Amino acid sequence: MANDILIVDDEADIRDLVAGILEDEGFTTRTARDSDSALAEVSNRRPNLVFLDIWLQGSKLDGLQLLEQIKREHADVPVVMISGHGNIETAVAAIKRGAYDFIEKPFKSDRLILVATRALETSRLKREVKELKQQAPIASTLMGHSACMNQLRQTIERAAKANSRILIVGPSGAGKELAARTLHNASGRAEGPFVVINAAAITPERMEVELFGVEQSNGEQPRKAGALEEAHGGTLFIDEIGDMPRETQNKILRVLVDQTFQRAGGTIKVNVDVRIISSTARNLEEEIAEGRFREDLYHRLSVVPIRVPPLSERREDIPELIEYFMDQISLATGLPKRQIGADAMAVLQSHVWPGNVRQLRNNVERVMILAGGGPEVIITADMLPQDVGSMVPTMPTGNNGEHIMGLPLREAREVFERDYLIAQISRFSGNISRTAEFVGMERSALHRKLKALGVG
Ligand SMILES: Nc1ncnc2c1ncn2[C@@H]1O[C@H](COP(=O)(O)OP(=O)(O)OP(=O)(O)O)[C@@H](O)[C@H]1O
Repeated sequence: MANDILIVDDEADIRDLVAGILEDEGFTTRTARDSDSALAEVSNRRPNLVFLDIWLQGSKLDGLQLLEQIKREHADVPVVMISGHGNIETAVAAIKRGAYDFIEKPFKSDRLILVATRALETSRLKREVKELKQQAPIASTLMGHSACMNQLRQTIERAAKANSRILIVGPSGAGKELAARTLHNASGRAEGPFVVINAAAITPERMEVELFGVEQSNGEQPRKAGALEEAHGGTLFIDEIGDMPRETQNKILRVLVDQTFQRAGGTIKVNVDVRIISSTARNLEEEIAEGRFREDLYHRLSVVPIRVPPLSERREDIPELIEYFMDQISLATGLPKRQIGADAMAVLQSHVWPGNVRQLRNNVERVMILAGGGPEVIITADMLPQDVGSMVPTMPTGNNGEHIMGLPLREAREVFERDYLIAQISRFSGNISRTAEFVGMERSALHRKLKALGVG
């Protein structure tokens, strides 16, 4: 994505010269001759970098005043001052007020390009650090090598290159946001921002302000840049899009049609280049049928639909995920890693995990905190949190809800065998050969047993 540079100078020659040099280097440029037109350009779309003449003659605000105004609204946009010979002191004053650097007229093109490249790089790094801090608790690698995860990774890889809008569906905690980040990182926008907005966590009243920002009463500057503006050149991830109020759905549809929008209370059109990835745990077709979600918006958002399967459809990923979370948690907290015994692993792989990967991670953390000792400790099934163990049929009930202890031995054994084998088969994703190997039976004997028990 080409970086967008605004050049503000009252001298047309300088504007053209700077723009020409930078465009030859592949940057996109815009120019302004005075403070009014510069502020109009900034509010049309936030630039990545501003070159600003210190004098700016014949303008309402001089360079320093304009610098302050830009910094007030967009503290993170780097500004490089263009100073004439002999006003170095003013240039230094500008740096104290937040300018990134200055170049002195007459300048060589090499110096101009170097300053621009460095300013943009610094600003990119600052943004990355900010994003990393925000995502600190979120893992950045999509783990798991089950067939469905391999396929998901392949779909992400292909969809990433295609710049099209993506709708990610899947249950809560399954990894939809992580999939979206992976997609962004694999796309041509990886250098740009990844901005997250959660439609379920924001009140309908705040939604528009968060998405579109707010304009000042003079209509020139955003009082607050919205998520769409912040995501310019990158990706906007709208989590839980199914919870977006109808009113905002209408407005976001307009953004998707012409990539422009108006800030709350605003009059001017803001132009952005943003890829939208949205996600939902809801069934949007049902929401549409109930009249809660716009069908046309659904089709626009879901150019490429991606499904993140629940953890219960990829139980074979569980050992790898556990190992990964142990490493991560150990690194973050200093807690020692532990070994997971075969019985505990069987329980963990058989559990239903309604909260999916997030719940698994929380449980791994809980076990690491509660288990005493060091890395030599082996976690057994009875050391697992109660709610994990209790959903596994270690003490099963009969089909009609009767406890196993209320049955004669032969029936109790049958109930136990059936529940035990169903749990093992589900743990190995229905693979009979692997189940047979684990439970210590011949494949054909297992088949016969299952038939006899009425499991099929
Ligand atoms: N395949 C995976 N590999 C490693 N970590 C994962 C994986 N999937 C999910 N996680 C981790 O699980 C947690 C939940 O994932 P994420 O927030 O992406 O889920 P989500 O589907 O967006 O959830 P919600 O719908 O509740 O917003 C995060 O900490 C994430 O890093």
